[in-house]
Amino acid sequence: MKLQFAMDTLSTEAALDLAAAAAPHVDILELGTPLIKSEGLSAITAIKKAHPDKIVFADLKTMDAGELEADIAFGAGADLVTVLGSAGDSTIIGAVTAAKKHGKGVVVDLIGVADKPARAKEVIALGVEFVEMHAGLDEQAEEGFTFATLLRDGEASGVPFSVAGGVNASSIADVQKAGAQVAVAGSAIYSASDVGAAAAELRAAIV
Ligand SMILES: O=C([C@H](O)CO)[C@H](O)[C@H](O)COP(=O)(O)O
Repeated sequence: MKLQFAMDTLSTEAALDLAAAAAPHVDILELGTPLIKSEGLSAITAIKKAHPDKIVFADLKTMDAGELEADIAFGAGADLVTVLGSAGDSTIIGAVTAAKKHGKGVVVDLIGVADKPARAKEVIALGVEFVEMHAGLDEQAEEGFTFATLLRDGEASGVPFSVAGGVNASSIADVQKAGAQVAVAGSAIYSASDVGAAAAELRAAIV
């Protein structure tokens, strides 16, 4: 299972610092949606330039203009981009078209999708690399949120998936047991006093 570090910070400078500390322990460096909205595509270029050996993941959360948005992010240096699972199939197909042109990939983020396993099967058939079983920061704060649902949905989907939404050192082993290809951790790493040590702890929990 790969480890993805979601950098939900607002400046390229802060992201470069976080990435430098965590990079030795992670496989995928994710530019969070707030970072891309704050800094634009130049943040993607800066992270790829600093870490050409890492998979750079641009969390665009595209909802429309799939081909155009994916094309400009791949052009800026992204290896993977996200499109929302609630977007229309034509948007997802557009992003996959851009990915093929650049030799890169698309991940479908199932945030807010009610029946995640069913939509996961549909979008994998459209040519995306994997789906993200995702509970966003707002959903995690809602009363009654349970992380276990994401793992159940991943297992039920029968397709390649990642898990995002509060992954930490205590839960990452369960993510692996559920069969995820990728565990995504944001605040468990970037909120730690020692970012490198937090990333190393997550890496050590993966067997
Ligand atoms: O994708 C995310 C969210 O929508 C804000 O951009 C987070 O990066 C994702 O949820 C992982 O972060 P944590 O939940 O803090 O691990």
